[in-house]
Amino acid sequence: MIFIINISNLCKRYGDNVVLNDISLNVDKGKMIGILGYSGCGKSTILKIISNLESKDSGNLINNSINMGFVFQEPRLLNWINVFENVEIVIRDKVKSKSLRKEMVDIVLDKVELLKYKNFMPKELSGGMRQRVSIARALVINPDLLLMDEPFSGLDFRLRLDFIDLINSIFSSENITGIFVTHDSREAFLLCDEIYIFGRDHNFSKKIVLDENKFDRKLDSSSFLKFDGEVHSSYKFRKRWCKKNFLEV
Ligand SMILES: Nc1ncnc2c1ncn2[C@@H]1O[C@H](COP(=O)(O)OP(=O)(O)OP(=O)(O)O)[C@@H](O)[C@H]1O
Repeated sequence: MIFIINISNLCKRYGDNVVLNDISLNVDKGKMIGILGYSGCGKSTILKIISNLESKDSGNLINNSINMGFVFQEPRLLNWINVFENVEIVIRDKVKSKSLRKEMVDIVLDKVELLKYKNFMPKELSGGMRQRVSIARALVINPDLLLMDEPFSGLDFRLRLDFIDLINSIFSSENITGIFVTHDSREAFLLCDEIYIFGRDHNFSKKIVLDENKFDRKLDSSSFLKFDGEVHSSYKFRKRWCKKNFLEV
């Protein structure tokens, strides 16, 4: 299996605050890797180091990705330009042809189901729509690695499920590798192939590999919603995993 990211013995501290202590992580091509942990454990710091926004103190990082897309906790849109322009601006320097840019932006806006809102200004959108624009901004560069830092925070449960469906469908149709950071084990279990869980010693206490054969990426979130009755088999499977591994769901 070809890896996109390989991290070994990574350490990071801010002054006396040890944030990452001897972290090792491998991300194989085509996989969605989850990093699950409590607030402040260092999840975002790992993503920042991978994307060169932050330096490491020691350890090795091999990054074989060509194009990295980043989805942040908050949408970070430019409020003075419309939806189309917010996405187009990401590729303005790289793609000289205006008609090609338009084609590329329309394709990603269609993927995130926002094509008919392309002329709307950010303030005219709901929180969920703004977050979908930020996913389109990450996708428009055709990333081979998508880094997502708690992308669903601030969205209600129903919207989170819609987003999980959306990300799963993008991942099942495209050759992308992903790293998904969250403190919500349900999100991690519904999206990821492998989950690294942070312990209290600033290191991963557990790695869970989910059984691919039982993982149905094309989840139907409405069946997932029938929480107490009949639930989706893949969710049932994952819930068993959560219980076995003493995780809250
Ligand atoms: N630039 C910085 N300078 C000093 N300390 C920092 C800096 N960035 C992060 N930290 C500290 O590093 C620790 C880990 O932060 P990080 O943002 O990686 O956590 P997190 O797991 O992503 O948290 P959350 O889930 O709340 O977003 C925290 O204690 C934080 O205060």
